[in-house]
Amino acid sequence: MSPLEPFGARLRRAMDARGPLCVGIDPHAALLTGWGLDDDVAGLERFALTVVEALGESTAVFKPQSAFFERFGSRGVAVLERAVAEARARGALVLMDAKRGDIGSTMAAYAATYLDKDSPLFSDALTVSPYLGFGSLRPALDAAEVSGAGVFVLALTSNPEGAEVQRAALADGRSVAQAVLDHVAAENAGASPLGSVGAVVGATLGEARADLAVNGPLLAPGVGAQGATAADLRGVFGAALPNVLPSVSRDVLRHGPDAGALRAAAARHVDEVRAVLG
Ligand SMILES: O=C(O)c1cc(=O)[nH]c(=O)n1[C@@H]1O[C@H](COP(=O)(O)O)[C@@H](O)[C@H]1O
Repeated sequence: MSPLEPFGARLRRAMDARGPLCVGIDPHAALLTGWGLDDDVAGLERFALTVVEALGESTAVFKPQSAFFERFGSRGVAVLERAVAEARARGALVLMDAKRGDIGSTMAAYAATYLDKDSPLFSDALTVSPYLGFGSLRPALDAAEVSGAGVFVLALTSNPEGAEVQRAALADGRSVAQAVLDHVAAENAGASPLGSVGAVVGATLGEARADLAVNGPLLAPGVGAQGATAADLRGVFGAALPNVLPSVSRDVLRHGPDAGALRAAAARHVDEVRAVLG
């Protein structure tokens, strides 16, 4: 299959056309129950497809959280495959949130799973963890480039426990997270309009205390259920704001199953982010 246009270009266009928002598809048991669904594979399928059908033509990016599908075993993964295909068929980009990271030779198998265009779980982008060393991600970075896909590298995560590792100082004085961000920037050098290697930086951080000029997208989870608001984005991202893709899961999903209510919730988030971008 022929490669896609580079992910960074596709993402920039999607954010311009549909608004800077990633909607997470996180089928928590409590959300299934709240929607009047059973916490089983049929409920999972109804939930995921309802989100995709309601928002697939208006949302730039969906981020299915793989664990919520994997918990139902192979039938859950089959639902995930279907949700990915339905989302992509509606013109949305799919960022698979699987946070993969392993030694390079195993990373190649993860790359074959998510970033090879012939794989049933092929996604436009994948979240990866660099904490086995940034170089261990090379097979994913290479596979993404071949396919026209993207990779989002965890840098400064939204959870308070992340700082213990990510703020640790290296011998050269940089934080571990800054070293990750510098690697991301090197991958994106010269790319236009936007590199295809993103970084994950939580919207909950207050301030980033890091150089975020990575010439790639900055996924910002933490808006909504984790307490951050669109108004917090300026303080965290500053001059990097135009490259920020805020990600919201529960604070959109809790408005379902009504399609209109889901659309209104997502549109509210887009409006709030656009107001911050000015
Ligand atoms: O990579 C992620 O998506 C991610 C990184 C991070 O630092 N924090 C974070 O919350 N996430 C994910 O973003 C989603 C947040 O969900 P809500 O808090 O419901 O919006 C979950 O799927 C998390 O796994």
